[in-house]
Order: sequence, then C-alpha cells, then structure tokens
Amino acid sequence: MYSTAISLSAAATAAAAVGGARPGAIRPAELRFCGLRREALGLRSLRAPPRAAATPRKAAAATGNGAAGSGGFDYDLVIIGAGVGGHGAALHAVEKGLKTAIIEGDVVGGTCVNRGCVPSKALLAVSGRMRELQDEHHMKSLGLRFQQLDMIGRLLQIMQIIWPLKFVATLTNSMKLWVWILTGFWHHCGKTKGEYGKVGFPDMKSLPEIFIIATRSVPFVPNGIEIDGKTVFTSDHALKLESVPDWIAIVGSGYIGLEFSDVYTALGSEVTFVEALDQLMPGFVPEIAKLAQRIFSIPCKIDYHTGVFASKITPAKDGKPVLIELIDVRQRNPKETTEVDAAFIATGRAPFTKGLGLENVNVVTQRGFVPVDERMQVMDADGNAVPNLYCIGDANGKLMLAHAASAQGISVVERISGKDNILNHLSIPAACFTHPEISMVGLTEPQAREKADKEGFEISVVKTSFKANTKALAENEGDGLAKMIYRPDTGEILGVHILGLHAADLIHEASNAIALGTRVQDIKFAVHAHPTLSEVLDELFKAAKVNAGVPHSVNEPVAA
Ligand SMILES: Cc1cc2nc3c(=O)[nH]c(=O)nc-3n(C[C@H](O)[C@H](O)[C@H](O)COP(=O)(O)OP(=O)(O)OC[C@H]3O[C@@H](n4cnc5c(N)ncnc54)[C@H](O)[C@@H]3O)c2cc1C
Ligand SMILES: NC(=O)c1ccc[n+]([C@@H]2O[C@H](COP(=O)([O-])OP(=O)(O)OC[C@H]3O[C@@H](n4cnc5c(N)ncnc54)[C@H](O)[C@@H]3O)[C@@H](O)[C@H]2O)c1
Repeated sequence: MYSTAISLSAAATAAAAVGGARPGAIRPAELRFCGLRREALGLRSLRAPPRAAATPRKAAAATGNGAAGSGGFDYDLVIIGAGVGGHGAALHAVEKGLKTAIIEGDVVGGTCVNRGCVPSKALLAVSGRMRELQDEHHMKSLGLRFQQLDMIGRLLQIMQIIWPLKFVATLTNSMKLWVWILTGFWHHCGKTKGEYGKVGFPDMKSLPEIFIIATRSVPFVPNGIEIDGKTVFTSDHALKLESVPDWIAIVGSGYIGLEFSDVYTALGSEVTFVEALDQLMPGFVPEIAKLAQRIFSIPCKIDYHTGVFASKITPAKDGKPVLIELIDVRQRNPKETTEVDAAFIATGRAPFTKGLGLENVNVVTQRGFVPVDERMQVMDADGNAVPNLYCIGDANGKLMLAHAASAQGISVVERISGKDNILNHLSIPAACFTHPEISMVGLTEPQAREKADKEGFEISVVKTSFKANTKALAENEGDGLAKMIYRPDTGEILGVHILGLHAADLIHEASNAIALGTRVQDIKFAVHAHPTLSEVLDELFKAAKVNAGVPHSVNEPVAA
C-alpha cells in the first residue's frame, strides 16, 4: 500500500500515460470527497488516532521504491499546497512516520520560492551590491574604485532563472523520496468535474485521515487601480523586471514596498511612496521607521505622500504617463493627481482560499482568511473546531511569513502525532531586507504597555546603537539601533526591534530567548565574540536593569 514518491515531471508523464490504477502513477481523476463528512457520503470512516506507518525509509525499501501492490492509496495526511508551509509540514510528517501526500495545483515552492522571498532576495542581493559599488564615499573609505559592470543582465538572469529553479529543485528533491507529490488543484465535495481545470490524483480508494490546507495569498489590489502588468504592477510582475523606470510610485510602505524601493533606488529610479496611514512604514516601531526613513533617503531620491489613499491609478497609454489620483484619508476629498513612469502596488496580500468548498463544512472565511484556533484547527461558523481539518500559512492570515507557515505546519504535525503543541507566534521573528535591514520579534512598546496595563506589571525599555559597534564601523555601516522591551520584575523579554547591518540575522538571539523563555538576567552573561555585530544585542541585554532579587534560572543559588 505504501509507496514511494514521484517527482513532478515523472508525475506529469505518468498522468499522461495512465490507463489503469498503477501504484506509483498518477491518474487524472476527479477528487470528490468531503474530507470531514465521509460517513455521510458512505465512505470509509476515520480511524483515530492516525496509525503510525512503518518508518518511510523501511517502507519504501520494502516496496522497491514505489512498487506497491495494487489497490488504492491510503494516506494519513494530505496537505493542500506545496509551498513553504506545506513543505515544512510534509517533511515533519514523514519524520513522524505519517504516510503523507501533498497536492500542488501549480509549481512546487509556492509564493516564497517562485514569486516571493527567493526572487526578491536575489534582486536585493544584486541591487545591494550595485548600491555599494556605486557609493563613491563608501568605496573611497575602503580604498576601492568601482568600474561599471554589466550587472543588469546578470541580475535578471539570477532572479528570473537560476535562483527559483534551484530552489524548486531543492524543495522537490527534499520531499520526493518520502512524500507523494500530486499535481492538481484540490477542491472539495460538491464541485463538478473540470470546474478547476485539469486535475490529476491517484486512485484514492480510502480517504486520508487529516487535511492541512496550505494554500497561499495573492497581491491585494484596491478597487480603482488598474493593473496592466507593465506600467502598473504588483510584486508578481515586478520580479520579472524587464526595465527600470526613471520614476516609480510605490503604493504602500510595508515589507514589499520597502524591499522593492531598495531595489529600484539601487538601480537608479526615483521613488515616491504613497502611504494611506500617517506615517511611512506604519508596521514598524516609530523610532526605527523614522531613522530608516532618514537612512534610506539620504543617498537616494525618495519622497513620500502619507495620509493619502491611491483611489485611482491608470496605466500609461498613448504616450501619457501613469496617473495616480490621491484622496486625503482624513478629509476624504481628492488631494492631487501625480504622474509617474510606473506604479508598483504593494498594498497587502489577500488569501487564496476560494473553491476549497469550506462552506460544505460550515466554515465561513473572514475576508477570505480561514478561521483557525491557536492549534491551527479550522473553526466553523458556530465556533467549533472542525475535526481533522487544519489551515496553515498565508491562508489563515495569522502571520504572512514563510517561516511562520512552516512552523505552523510543524506544530500541526506534532499535534496530530499525539503531542499537543501551541506555537508561540510572539517568538516568530520578522525581517525586512532593506539596506540596512530591519527586524523584530515580540511586542512593540505600545502593545507591551497595553498588556502591562491589563495584567498589572511594569515594563522597561533599553536601546543601543550600531555607532559604537566595532564590526559595524569597520564595515562603514554604523547606522542603526536596537531596542528591547522587557519586564523588570521578571526579566522576561517582551520584544526586540533592530535596524542595522545584518539585523535579520541578529534577531534570532532574541527570538530564541523569547521562544525558550530565557530571561534578561541570564542572557546578559552569555559571551559574544568580538568584534561581531552580535555585540549590539549583548550591550542591549547588559543595559537592562532587572529588579533586585529576581532569580536567575541558571546557576542561581536557590534559597533553602
Ligand atoms: C514579494 C514577496 C516577498 C516575500 N519575502 C518574504 C521574506 O523575505 N520572508 C518571509 O518570511 N516571507 C516573505 N514573503 C511571504 C511568503 O512568501 C509567504 O508568507 C509564504 O510563501 C506563505 O507560505 P504558504 O505555504 O502559506 O503559501 P505558498 O508558499 O504560497 O504555497 C501555497 C501553495 O498552494 C498551492 N495551491 C493553492 N491552492 C491550491 C489548491 N486548491 N490545490 C492545490 N494547490 C493549491 C499554490 O499553488 C502554492 O504553491 C514574501 C512574499 C512576497 C509576495
Ligand atoms: N521580508 C519579509 O518577510 C516579507 C517581504 C515581503 C512580503 N512579506 C509579507 O507579505 C505581506 C504583504 O506585504 P505588503 O507590503 O504588500 O503589505 P503590508 O500590509 O505590509 O503593507 C501595505 C501598506 O499599504 C498601505 N495601503 C493599502 N492600501 C493603500 C492605498 N490604496 N493607498 C496607499 N496606501 C495603501 C497600508 O497602509 C500598508 O502600510 C506582509 O504581511 C508580509 O508578511 C514579507
């Protein structure tokens, strides 16, 4: 029964060739089931708890790498979507001995690998080097001189072809020995064949135990904005950058807007931000947003409109530029019309959850997001957890980050393998890959104050700067700060926020401390190598003052 996995290309070939139900092959089939009402459909009832399979390695070896006997396939777990969330869940499920299938309707890797983290970071890596090489002052201080290189061609090659392909292959390879990768667009019961295009699924005679929905999100485009993919576009189009506009408006100053402004300014564009909220970078703590705004705009041509809403955007046509109509958010009246060469729409992301048939199990999405509890179990309209149905990643909207999706998947697998697990979302770090980077974990100061007021405790705040850090100075990158919010009565770290060189790497000392419950009074004795950027955090921990008498959790003499 248990069989080995096949690669996507093999799956496609097999799907085209099949006539009968051959184990290890994919047969185009209509997947008609309602995973949670199988009994009602006269299908085999659930086994609970899920049966642990023989270790996948042994099972695969025993069946001769896919030569399973005839009959249907029987999975313990089916994951819908082979993006980072689904991939993380699948690998962990296999480790736990669960017979696992992953269904992918498009390309393995999902947003992160094909349209998100990977290609955008490839762009940032190359444009960042261009920025550095073109910064005369910086180069002079290092005693170097820049000679013009043909970087744009290389840049496009890296971001469009090499990187994503490499990562898709890596992800596919990491799963293909032990996970069934099934091509096709999953949909639920009650749908008619062909409604979602061509589907190809193996002959599922019995139905899986448990489902994890790990579908994705797509760019959210407000009404009134017309996308032509060339002069008015989203990140999906921008990653296929074919030209660099002289003047680009970036609508939205969240993660995507900021990272792409970094790319565009490095490539020589003039950037105008349009941000609906009163402050640029509203998702970041104010002192970091303010400093970042100053650092980003000193060497580049960046200006901004805040408190204005892009109500209508018309693509460039017939020699006319892109037109952006702005509305004053407070007064709700038209403010001005801006003309630019291109407009990049970075106004958030919307869940991609239509067509899953969730209504059949009494689940009502919230603005498209699948409601889940703290264990990622899907909640129905009456507030009850739907048995054996989970949702992870962007589709549940808890935290739209690749590593959060994967961590949620691992947490679900832990639970379904019998070990209850609640992921502490406050320990999940986030990073914005600008130059310099911004990172954060846990609460902001206002959030911490609100919690403190409610629960009746004090908070304290400490800050350090990159200016005194030897490594940062040696790199000529002394701009930046780190801030920590903590409880002086217990030493608990509530939040850390960093702006500066390699902030995205530095944050992990803090996020691990929060995840593991390490207190300030303990971590301040941890030794950091010199000279390293990690000393910025060392200084931060050492600057924190914990109330006298607060016990250490390690090496503290315990009073009798
Ligand atoms: C430009 C950009 C840059 C980003 N950079 C970062 C970053 O630096 N760091 C970070 O942490 N996050 C980043 N993100 C966010 C990150 O990409 C997402 O949070 C992450 O990919 C979400 O993972 P997921 O598993 O939920 O969905 P995805 O990775 O998108 O995977 C979902 C998969 O499900 C498939 N699917 C959907 N519906 C069905 C169906 N019905 N049947 C079968 N298959 C289906 C899709 O085809 C897709 O492959 C970025 C996003 C963007 C857009
Ligand atoms: N490095 C990373 O981890 C990374 C990188 C990219 C994306 N992401 C993920 O992708 C998600 C989406 O990113 P994003 O930057 O698109 O969204 P976002 O929610 O971070 O920012 C959107 C911004 O657009 C503004 N806005 C919305 N409509 C507007 C309008 N009509 N006119 C003017 N301003 C408007 C909002 O006020 C907000 O500041 C994020 O939640 C993030 O988790 C992460």
